[in-house]
Amino acid sequence: MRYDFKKQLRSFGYAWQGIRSCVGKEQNLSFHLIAMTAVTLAGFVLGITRTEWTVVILCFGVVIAAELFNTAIERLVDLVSPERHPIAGQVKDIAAGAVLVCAVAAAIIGLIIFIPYL
Ligand SMILES: Nc1ncnc2c1ncn2[C@@H]1O[C@H](COP(=O)(O)OP(=O)(O)OP(=O)(O)O)[C@@H](O)[C@H]1O
Repeated sequence: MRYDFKKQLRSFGYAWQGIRSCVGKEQNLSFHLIAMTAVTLAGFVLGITRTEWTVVILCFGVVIAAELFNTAIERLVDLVSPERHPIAGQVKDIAAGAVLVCAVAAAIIGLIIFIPYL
């Protein structure tokens, strides 16, 4: 198969559209973005190391990706099961649980990195 650069660019465009369709509409995503802005500012003010930035950025990526997966699952559930169903509810709750696990882990890592500076 030949590598199609234009198709690749289009795929990035669709991915970007997917992200934009969530920003400002998902309350949890907005919360994470605000928290990340605060952590980034704190990182600059406190002068965390390059290795610490690497870990912080990895945490940002994991939490945002988890939130996007969760939103995609929520929307898919709403599409296939607009009526209430216990399994539909469980699917949403499990996906939300996965985000919570990532967010709590990121928060603990943040405390481990930032507390020594304070
Ligand atoms: N189709 C469904 N069947 C059963 N339970 C559901 C369903 N959709 C949502 N739930 C339950 O409600 C919780 C909140 O879901 P969600 O955030 O999608 O809001 P909602 O109840 O669908 O209402 P809204 O979309 O108006 O906020 C889910 O975590 C789940 O426990």
